[in-house]
Amino acid sequence: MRLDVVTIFPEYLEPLNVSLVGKARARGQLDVRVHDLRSWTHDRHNTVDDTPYGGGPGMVMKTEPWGEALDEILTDGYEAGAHAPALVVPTPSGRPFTQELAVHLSERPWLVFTPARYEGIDRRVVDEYATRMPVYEVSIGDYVLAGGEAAVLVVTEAVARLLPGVLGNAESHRDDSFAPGAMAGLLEGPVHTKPPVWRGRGIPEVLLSGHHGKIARWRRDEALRRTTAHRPGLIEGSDPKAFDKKDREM
Ligand SMILES: Nc1ncccc1[N+](=O)[O-]
Repeated sequence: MRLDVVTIFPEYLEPLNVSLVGKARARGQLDVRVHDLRSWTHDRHNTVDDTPYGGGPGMVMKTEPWGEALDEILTDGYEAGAHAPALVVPTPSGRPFTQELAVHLSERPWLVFTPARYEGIDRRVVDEYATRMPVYEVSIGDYVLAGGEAAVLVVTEAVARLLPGVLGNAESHRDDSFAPGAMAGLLEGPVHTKPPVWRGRGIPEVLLSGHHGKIARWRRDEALRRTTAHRPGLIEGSDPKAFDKKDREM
């Protein structure tokens, strides 16, 4: 998988050189390219933003630098058909980023991230590229960050760990919270490891029973209990709409 990130803070993406993503890059499983948007500005101040039409606070990122950057990145020969790119636009006004969407994105050969600073990117940039490829406008949460770079780190990690061979034990993401399948839509229950007693606290008996059926049932009950306590909406189905493959254009 290839990931391109266009940003005015390339150094913010340094964490993509370490840990899980860093190792996947070193192994050649991920081809991550971080680009400085200001490379596509031509004025003395490397201007990337301007005041919003219609007035209002803050600044809006301008179309031209994004257009030049994306045109250059998307036509560098990698797009040999088999590598259809998709745009991932982190924004608080996007569709909630969920595990289903992470799974869907992990199946794509090429993601181009456009994290924005300020009040966001001129709408015409998304409109322009939505005519050529799937555009996923995603939100990592109902709060406002200073820019989308932290969201790129979040989405990249959630996607990279699903790539074959990236996680040591392929099974380990089967039981993740939200993982499709038996635990779909449920939060993970509590976990324990040695020592068997710690500050007078022991381990739930069932976990020491060796009875796999009982253990699986206990784990599911605990997941249901935790989900009911923390995210009742997931049980009633009123929580973020699960990503549906047909919703390509978002
Ligand atoms: N929440 C956000 N705030 C700013 C930029 C992007 C964001 N997001 O969720 O992707």
